[in-house]
Amino acid sequence: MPKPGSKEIYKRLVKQCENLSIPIIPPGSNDIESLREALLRPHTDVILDAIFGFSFNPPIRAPFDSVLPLLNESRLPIVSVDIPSGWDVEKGNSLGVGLRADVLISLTAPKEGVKDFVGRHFLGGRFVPRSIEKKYELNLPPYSGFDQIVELISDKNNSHNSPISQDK
Ligand SMILES: NC(=O)C1=CN([C@@H]2O[C@H](COP(=O)(O)OP(=O)(O)OC[C@H]3O[C@@H](n4cnc5c(N)ncnc54)[C@H](O)[C@@H]3O)[C@@H](O)[C@H]2O)[C@@H](O)CC1
Repeated sequence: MPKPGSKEIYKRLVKQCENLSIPIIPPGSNDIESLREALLRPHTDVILDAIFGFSFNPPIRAPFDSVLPLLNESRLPIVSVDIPSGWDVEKGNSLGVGLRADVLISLTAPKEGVKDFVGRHFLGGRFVPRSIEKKYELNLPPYSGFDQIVELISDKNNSHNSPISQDK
């Protein structure tokens, strides 16, 4: 938590983390060594990235401009939620400053900017009404049984992997 969120929900989430003994980076630890030590703890298996999402606009401001390279430098697998942090929601990682995600979990529909994402790609958010899906031509894939997540096939010609742009 190099920069604490201002919303009430963050206070409650911090409380939950404390109750569950989940370590938190204290706000203000913004020098590189403190960040490195806090972010890349020994025995870390995977990085779950939900720093920025569809509302992100480049450039990346401090302190996150130091955080993303540290995560990229680690050899740990990165799982990103909705869009890898630092990617432009429409232009993708054209500036090359975004996270190198190994796995992407798109929410509701893949965003325009992840068209060139290479890696395992899942979709979650099985609640889009048919009328909305049709209106915006989302071409969402069928979910199996009661599943809340579906893996998208990376074949770019596959209609299931249809992206959605920010204005939709
Ligand atoms: N909360 C949700 O349910 C969802 C959030 N999503 C996205 O996920 C991200 C995080 O969600 P939160 O609810 O935590 O959003 P918040 O707006 O609470 O937190 C985003 C944080 O990023 C910082 N930030 C934004 N642009 C920046 C930039 N260019 N450089 C440096 N810092 C920047 C803001 O100052 C803020 O501290 C947002 O981009 C949001 O749009 C979506 O992708 C998916 C659904």
